[in-house]
Amino acid sequence: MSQSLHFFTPSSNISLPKHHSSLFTPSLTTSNRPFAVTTKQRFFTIKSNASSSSSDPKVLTTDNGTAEILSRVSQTPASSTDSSSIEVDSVTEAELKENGFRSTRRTKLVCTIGPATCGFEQLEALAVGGMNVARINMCHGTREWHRRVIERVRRLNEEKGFAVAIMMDTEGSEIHMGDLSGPPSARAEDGEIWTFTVRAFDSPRPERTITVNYDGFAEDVKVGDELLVDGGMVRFEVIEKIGPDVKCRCTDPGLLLPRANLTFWRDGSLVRERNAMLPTISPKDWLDIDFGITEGVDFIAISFVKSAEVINHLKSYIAARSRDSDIAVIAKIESIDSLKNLEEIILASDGAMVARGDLGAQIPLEQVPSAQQKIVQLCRQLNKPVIVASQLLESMIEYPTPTRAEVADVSEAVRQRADALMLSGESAMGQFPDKALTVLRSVSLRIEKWWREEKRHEAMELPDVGSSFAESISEEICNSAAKMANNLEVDALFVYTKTGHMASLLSRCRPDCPIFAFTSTTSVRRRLNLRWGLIPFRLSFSDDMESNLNRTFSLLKARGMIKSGDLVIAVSDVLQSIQVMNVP
Ligand SMILES: Nc1ncnc2c1ncn2[C@@H]1O[C@H](COP(=O)(O)OP(=O)(O)O)[C@@H](O)[C@H]1O
Ligand SMILES: C=C(OP(=O)(O)O)C(=O)O
Ligand SMILES: [K+]
Ligand SMILES: [Mg+2]
Repeated sequence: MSQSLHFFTPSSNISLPKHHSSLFTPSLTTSNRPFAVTTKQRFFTIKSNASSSSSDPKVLTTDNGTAEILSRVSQTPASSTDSSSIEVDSVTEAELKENGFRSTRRTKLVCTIGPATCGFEQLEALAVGGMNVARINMCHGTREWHRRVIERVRRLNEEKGFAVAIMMDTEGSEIHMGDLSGPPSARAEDGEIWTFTVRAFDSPRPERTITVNYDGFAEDVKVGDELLVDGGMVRFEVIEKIGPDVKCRCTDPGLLLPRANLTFWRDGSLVRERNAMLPTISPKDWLDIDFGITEGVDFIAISFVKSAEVINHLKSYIAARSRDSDIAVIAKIESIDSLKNLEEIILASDGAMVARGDLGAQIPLEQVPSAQQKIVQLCRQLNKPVIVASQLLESMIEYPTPTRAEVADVSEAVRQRADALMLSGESAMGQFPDKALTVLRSVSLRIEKWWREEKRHEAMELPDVGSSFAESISEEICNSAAKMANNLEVDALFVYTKTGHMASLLSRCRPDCPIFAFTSTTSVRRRLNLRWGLIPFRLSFSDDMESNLNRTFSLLKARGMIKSGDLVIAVSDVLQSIQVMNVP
């Protein structure tokens, strides 16, 4: 049984919604022969027998010496991928099979990769643990190191059937300390005198000397200024300036970590002066961005965004250089200026990050929670994905169990329906990266379930974000479909989407059921990884929704991911339609 609503665009013949009770016929079309799994174990691609001639398995040897059979699909770019196959990441598939639709996690997880997690097996453990996006922070590590991490993530995806996206995060022009020559960290004690200097050292530097990356530093600070390391984890008072050297007395002791951020305060206010004149994207950042474009990363996160202008500039730069111009630009909200120009920045970007680490160094800490809530809400209204980042599970850098307060913080971000949560030091250099990821995963699942059980749908006003009539129709379709899905308690929403836009509109509604997003390109699929509640599949589909649905049902049933009788609502940006049906 199926019922469908169609909305025809563009301008001509806007007709009232029609009911087609027979659009969907449960019988399989001739193209849907019985299916055979042509790949082994972890790589989950299914093809119909009809096309088996083009899918001779290829044997590859992996790191640990086990032979895995990969279909040619995994070796070829999306455009030439066999049209009769469907791809979904192996973790989601296992989760769906084991626990059904309701149990899938809606909140996405981003892990910063660092020395603790850069090996192939460590990356695999994170992928198995639910990492949706791997972040590399260009503040740290060498070009070669970044390249190797990207290569390993790509290899994991190909060989093991994951769909982990890659986010590159720029260093930005902020002032920070240099590397500590030798030790991984240094402790500053109360009353000690330390020298902050813009001099470069060839030979070992004198004791208690810290290099600073910003040439204007010694000129800009004044005697009496307060110097905050990492937003106040350690504090100093400037007592004397001698040429390039700034002598400071430690007033709040603590651990100095390499490349820690520095801010200075005068009479209780953040000094921004020349620092504020530095470009958001530094010359080094542009080189990193070129590297990211060449490597085909999925997201570029821009540190210390001040206005929409820089985002627009970067987006046209990417569009001119990248083949499909499909790298999403994420604005990091971590400065006073970014809060001032919040709406224009979010509108210009493809997503935002609540970068609480630096944000908490620029505004009073007690203002961070309300800023977070505001950013998360605004992103949802404007249909941009949002990541809540920094110190979610900070104590797990050292300890295997989080504090109760950290669990409450994670819960709050999940309750706010942020698209994604991010681990920084916990996964980059902590002692328990997998455990930290497990905490994010289990807290997300529990809070999401609790929220659904309590039926606490907060009625968020979702403004029209489209600029054309056709886009408004898509929005209305998605809003209605999501509402119907909640009211009818359907098992899943299906969306067929070329650019991912229609899928994002469904995600924006934060419906009770999971959203299966079918898209024909691998890069769109990877980018949808950051969106709340979306399960992205790669599938070639046609303009004929009836055959798309038939084929999807067959493919998913053959994999045990849906079963006869499941109630599904399907929408598509091909036909601008809503269909309600039971899986035949
Ligand atoms: N590529 C890397 N190489 C070495 N250490 C790293 C790397 N990435 C992250 N780290 C470590 O993890 C910590 C937390 O990461 P992150 O929050 O991304 O950076 P930051 O502390 O500079 O804002 C860093 O301070 C650094 O010690
Ligand atoms: C995520 C952040 O940025 P970074 O780790 O690059 O400083 C932050 O400041 O919270
Ligand atoms: K950064
Ligand atoms: Mg930051």
